[in-house]
Amino acid sequence: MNDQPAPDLEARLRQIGAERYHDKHPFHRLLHSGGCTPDQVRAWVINRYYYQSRIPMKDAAFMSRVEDPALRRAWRSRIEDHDGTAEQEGGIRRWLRLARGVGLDPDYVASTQGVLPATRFAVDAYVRYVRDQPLLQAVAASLTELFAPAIHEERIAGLLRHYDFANADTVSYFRHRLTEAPKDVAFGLSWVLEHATTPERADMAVAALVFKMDVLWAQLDALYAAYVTPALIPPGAWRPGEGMAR
Ligand SMILES: O=C(O)c1cc(C(=O)O)c2c(n1)C(=O)C(=O)c1cc(C(=O)O)[nH]c1-2
Repeated sequence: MNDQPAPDLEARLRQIGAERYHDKHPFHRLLHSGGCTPDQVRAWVINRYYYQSRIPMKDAAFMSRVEDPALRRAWRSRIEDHDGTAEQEGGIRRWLRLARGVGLDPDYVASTQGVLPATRFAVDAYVRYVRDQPLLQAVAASLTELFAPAIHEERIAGLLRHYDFANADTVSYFRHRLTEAPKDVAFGLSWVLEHATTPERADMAVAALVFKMDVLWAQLDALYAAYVTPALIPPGAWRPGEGMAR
């Protein structure tokens, strides 16, 4: 191939994170600084579970389109990280331990009943995007994870400092992501830089990352509107008191 990667693409991708990553969202600021009520934390755990639960489905959708065995091999640990293996618990189980820790019934959370409609729309849009768009965009959309270790560090510290439910067990999901995400994103970033070989393809990668930033931001807008600004909980979505552990 004679085309060269756009030299400034990595800097452009990082700039998008600096401007748009969801660490800047008011809901996360509230959560990490101890400002959430127990019910607001529960609403976050319920809605974020929906994102969690769809990540391995989107990775399976991605892999179903990949013809290169080497790329599939590099990608498949993402599914195991969430679903676990015969020997090892995965992220979904860890998230449900967090659910139990905040007083929710894990079966209720896993049912995804009570998830906000806008959470579903945003997350489902991500799964569809990865299923339908060119592979370059599908990989570039995962690069929000470039910025995830910093937010996971901030969250672990903030939760442990401010909330009684937080302990090594309930924050273990995030501790595992500190090692899982950097390995995934190092691969994803180098793949995107290698394959964004024209200015047009670089623009496609940038657009994919912006799309994914919007997917993350929209989920928090939905949470904020329903559970922080009071009384905007849509019909059928979780209401405080429902789905609690016995
Ligand atoms: O807590 C977070 O802020 C956060 C953000 C992201 C992200 O940036 O997309 C992911 C995760 N966590 C995460 O835990 C995770 O497994 C994950 C997978 C992906 C992806 O797009 O494939 N993003 C993220």
